[in-house]
Amino acid sequence: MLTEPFLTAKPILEHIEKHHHQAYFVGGCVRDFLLKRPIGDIDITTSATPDQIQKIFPKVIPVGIEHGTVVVRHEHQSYEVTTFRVDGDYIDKRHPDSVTFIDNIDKDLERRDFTINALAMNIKGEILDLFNGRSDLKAKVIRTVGNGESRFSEDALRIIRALRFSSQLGFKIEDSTFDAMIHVKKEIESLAMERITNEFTKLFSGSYVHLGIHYLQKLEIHQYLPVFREHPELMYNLPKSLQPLKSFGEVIALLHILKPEVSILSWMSAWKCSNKIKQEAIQLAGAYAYFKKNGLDPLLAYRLKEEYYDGFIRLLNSLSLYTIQLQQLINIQEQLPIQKSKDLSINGNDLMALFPNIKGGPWLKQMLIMIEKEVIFGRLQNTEYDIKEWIKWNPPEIN
Ligand SMILES: Nc1ccn([C@@H]2O[C@H](COP(=O)(O)OP(=O)(O)OP(=O)(O)O)[C@@H](O)[C@H]2O)c(=O)n1
Ligand SMILES: [Mg+2]
Repeated sequence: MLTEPFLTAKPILEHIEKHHHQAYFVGGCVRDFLLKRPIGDIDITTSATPDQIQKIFPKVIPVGIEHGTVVVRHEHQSYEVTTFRVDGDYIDKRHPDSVTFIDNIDKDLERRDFTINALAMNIKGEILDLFNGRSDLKAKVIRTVGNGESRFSEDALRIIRALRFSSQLGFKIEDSTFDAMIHVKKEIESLAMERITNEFTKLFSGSYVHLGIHYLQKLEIHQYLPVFREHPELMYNLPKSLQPLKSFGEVIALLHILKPEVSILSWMSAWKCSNKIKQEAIQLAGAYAYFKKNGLDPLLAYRLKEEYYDGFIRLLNSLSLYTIQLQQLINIQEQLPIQKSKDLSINGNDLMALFPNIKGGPWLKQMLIMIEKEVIFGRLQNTEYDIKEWIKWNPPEIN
């Protein structure tokens, strides 16, 4: 019997079958379903070619049509539908050189990375398990489908995927699989950095991050990764109290705190991170520096964006220096007299009007920051009158 979210996706399989093609749920969604873990994306594998899928569904996005993948939109959700295929040589180790579509699912499952990911489920909820994926799920083992060296040579990212699955699932990596990872690890160098960053994000966020890190250290791949290449100790001296870090911004903030010589910007460019990750890392590292000097105070709660509160706590706990609770931060934040600088009862124009003889300049901003700070600490009431009085005694230092 199917349950959600497979039920919502079921009509897609039905529709494909109605047109006399085979279709299955496949990969991570089946694995996670059997593990009773939250299910992420639902992937579908089919004997229908991308052309045929495009003909039978009204809304299809040809995202990776050359690899046989299209996205079918259904009930406002996206489903990756990939044609059964075997891969040719991965010439540049990033993209399969050639892809051959086939109409037999067995060979499609055989090309996949790990036994636990080579599981398929049909419309009736029956599991197709050709490589003992279920027994490996039970034994909590990550094992390649067939020859490890071949699987990892086809796509070296799978080496890092093995680490991240061990971190997410708490599974050990089977010995000959790990040996194969060691043999092929040099190929990591030729991978697109974005793909590595993506897997590392998941590696650091897994519930069993210590297991993932244990394998990462044992594998010794620092020389194939930017920044770690120059600073291997960063990889081998990660704090014992490391917690699962839910975003890569937290990871970079941590690494930067551990090794301030490497700037956040260097991490960002070497690891090809988005601007969002950059902003987050900068905020978190800034908040940490402030916290170390001043402790938990209203200005910290004010300056740190609320969306980063959780990450900040995880970062502090990972550094094991302090244990503060999220609630403490929230309590302070709720008591703040203002939430943002726009809430101040005075603005730059008001200041200019108070000092008509002084030209605009950096003093305006400095003054506003000082006023803001006084208000945040409750030393100054946020009323126009009080602020103007305060200014009289603290005029801008301009000669
Ligand atoms: N380098 C890769 C990437 C993916 N796959 C196959 O494609 C499936 C889907 O890939 P992906 O969504 O990247 O991984 P999931 O296993 O689904 O994990 P997640 O839960 O993170 O999506 C995998 O299960 C696996 O069967 C593979 O064989 N080799
Ligand atoms: Mg997936």
